[in-house]
Amino acid sequence: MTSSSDTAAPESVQSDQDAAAVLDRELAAEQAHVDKVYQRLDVASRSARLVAAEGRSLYQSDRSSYVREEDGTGLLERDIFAFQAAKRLATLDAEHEGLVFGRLDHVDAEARYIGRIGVRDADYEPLVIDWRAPAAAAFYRATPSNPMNVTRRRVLRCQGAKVVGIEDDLLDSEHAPDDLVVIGDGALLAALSRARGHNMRDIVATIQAEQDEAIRAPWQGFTMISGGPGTGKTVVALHRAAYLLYSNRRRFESGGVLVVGPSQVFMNYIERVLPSLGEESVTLRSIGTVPNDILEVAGMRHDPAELSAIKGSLRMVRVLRRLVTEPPAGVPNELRLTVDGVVYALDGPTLARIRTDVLAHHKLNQARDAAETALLTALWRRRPRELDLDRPDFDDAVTSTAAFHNFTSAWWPTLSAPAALARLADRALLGRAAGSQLSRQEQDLLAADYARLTSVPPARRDWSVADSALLDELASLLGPVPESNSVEIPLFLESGDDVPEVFTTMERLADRSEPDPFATPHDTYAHILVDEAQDISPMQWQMLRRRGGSASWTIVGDPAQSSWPDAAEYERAMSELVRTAPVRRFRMSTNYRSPAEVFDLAAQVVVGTFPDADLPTAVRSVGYQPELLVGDVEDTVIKAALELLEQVEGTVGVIAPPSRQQALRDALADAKLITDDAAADRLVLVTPLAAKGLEYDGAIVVTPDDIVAESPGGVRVLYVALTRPTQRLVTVDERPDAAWRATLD
Ligand SMILES: Nc1ncnc2c1ncn2[C@@H]1O[C@H](COP(=O)(O)OP(=O)(O)OP(=O)(O)O)[C@@H](O)[C@H]1O
Repeated sequence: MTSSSDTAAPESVQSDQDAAAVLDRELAAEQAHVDKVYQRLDVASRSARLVAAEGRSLYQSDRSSYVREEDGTGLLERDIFAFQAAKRLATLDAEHEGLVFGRLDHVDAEARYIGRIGVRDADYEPLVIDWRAPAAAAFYRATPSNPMNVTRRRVLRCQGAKVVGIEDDLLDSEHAPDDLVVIGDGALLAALSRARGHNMRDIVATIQAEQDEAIRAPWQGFTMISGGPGTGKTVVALHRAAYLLYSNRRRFESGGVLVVGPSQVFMNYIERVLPSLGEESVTLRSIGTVPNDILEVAGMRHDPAELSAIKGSLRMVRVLRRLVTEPPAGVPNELRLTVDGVVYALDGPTLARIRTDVLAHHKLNQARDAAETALLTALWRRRPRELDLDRPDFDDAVTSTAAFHNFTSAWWPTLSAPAALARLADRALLGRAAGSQLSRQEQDLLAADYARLTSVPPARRDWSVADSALLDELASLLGPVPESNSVEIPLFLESGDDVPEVFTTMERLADRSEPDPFATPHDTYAHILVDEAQDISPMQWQMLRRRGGSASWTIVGDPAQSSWPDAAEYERAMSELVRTAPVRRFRMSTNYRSPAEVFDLAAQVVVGTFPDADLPTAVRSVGYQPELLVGDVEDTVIKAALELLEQVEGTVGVIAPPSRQQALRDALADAKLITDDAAADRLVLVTPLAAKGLEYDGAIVVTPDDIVAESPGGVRVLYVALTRPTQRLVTVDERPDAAWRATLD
């Protein structure tokens, strides 16, 4: 769709009074159609309930109180269509704007309505076409130069079931009937100028042509969506998820679609978009919580730059592989037991060899049986010639001794991923696991970090976002902890002397759960959609890859907004992931978020350091420039915040470097600008990393030089901060000669 400035002029110009009357008439006509749609849905859902009540038991799904598809089989085929629509309507939140949002008038005078879901009347004629259907494509793609048989595109603004506004684009004046009415200044600009709240909105009524192409791209292989800040990459990706479910429901609903974003705050921000499009079956995860399908820990906190770089590097794979082969601290280094009066012993080097052999073929948590068998074989080789037992009887005799049982429990304990990672607090052990992979300084940093982390009990350990990818790697190396065998690193009880039998072999085996060696512990998905992909570390890509072995992918990012010092690492990680799969690329070129005045300033900052940054065009001018304030930081921020809250209708974001957070939090709380109920506050205080992907009507960017200095991505992270406002930008410096200002004209 184009903004009204791109469209041909309306045929007739009316007086203000006439225009008001015409608008009323058009609103009434559209209302009549919308009423018809809701009536039809009402009838369909009532008849569906009746059929279900008559014959079948009613299945209440987790998500809605509507009957399941299969319960609708008694309906006539044409009713099923409407019934499905009614069922999907139930997932649409009442808060979301209308079910019907568009209308196309064609050259042959046919009118088609476009909506969030498709609805047919009792004669199977379409009352509303699903926005994702091929027949709706012209709604997004037609332009005055290529009108695609459409004379007028109309966007309906509804509140619930009530039509409250109309915006038209005249696309083909030559073929339009003389009496065709054209109303409004264009839906896109109206949508962009509206105040922002705490949640992202869908853009289904105003998707633009280049966005539509990315949304409807084929599902196979890799779809790469790039573009500068505010170009709609996130919102396009979410609409794409809805499109894939619509166009290939069987594949993607059963296979699963995973959407991954940078932080939990971001996931909360976008979580309403898919339900507003009638889709609820997509899994949303922040990158730190991806391993939640197998681990209970969730990484929320960001490590300092240097640590994230180490933890995110693929060198950690080797370190972790060696770590899991290191015997746990305190394991016995000799097995000694007596069978039939004969003493058997395995020494330290033999035990170490057995451990290495077993781990070469098995995951630690699934190798207890293999380890026992290897021990039995080694003991069997030491039997005296005159022993009068065959192998099964010998094994039974050995495994029935308490010495053997106690030894194997202590020597081969199961190990959870968090317990394994915590072992890196041991500097000497870390040194052995790291070998030449990490420098001494890197080893010191890591060991100190894990020593601090493990100084609190396991349940209170505050794992970082980067740790969660390491934990995931470890979980995959170790295998799932068998449930009935989950005691970790027990104290060593005894080594050597035989004691009276306390366990029989049968009792022991009965106590052992058998993990399925072929089961994949991770959830897997048919499609994985990754947002802010420029920030995904190589270790995190490994973690995602495990969940998408045979998935297709949509990858969304902008290298100019990277948090990493080395943007090339993103490209390398990408080519490693993609390998030979088909790739299609889409570039979004228009910045819908930032006013032109704000983006002009942000662009000067980024190109000063990164001349190749992909700069979009900002479409909207607000008529006022960003304010660059100088003064005492807290006082100036409070003053600016009070003013902004007056000036804008929606949210205000204070984006400050980590070192300024505490002082600002206290000052803003004293001024009652932030409270304990953050969801109710219009103002939020965030770090630049936490602001990734979010937007505010007004933004105050605090001490930009500190933002650059404190972030591994430097100027690129400042660029992220400067491109968050939809209306007004204010910056606050302590001194007028702040270094970042030197890059401005
Ligand atoms: N076609 C559209 N119609 C209306 N609003 C749009 C459209 N495209 C994008 N927007 C709005 O522009 C803003 C920016 O979109 P989005 O957050 O998806 O951009 P982004 O490219 O992911 O940005 P960033 O890279 O900075 O995170 C959002 O408010 C979004 O709703």
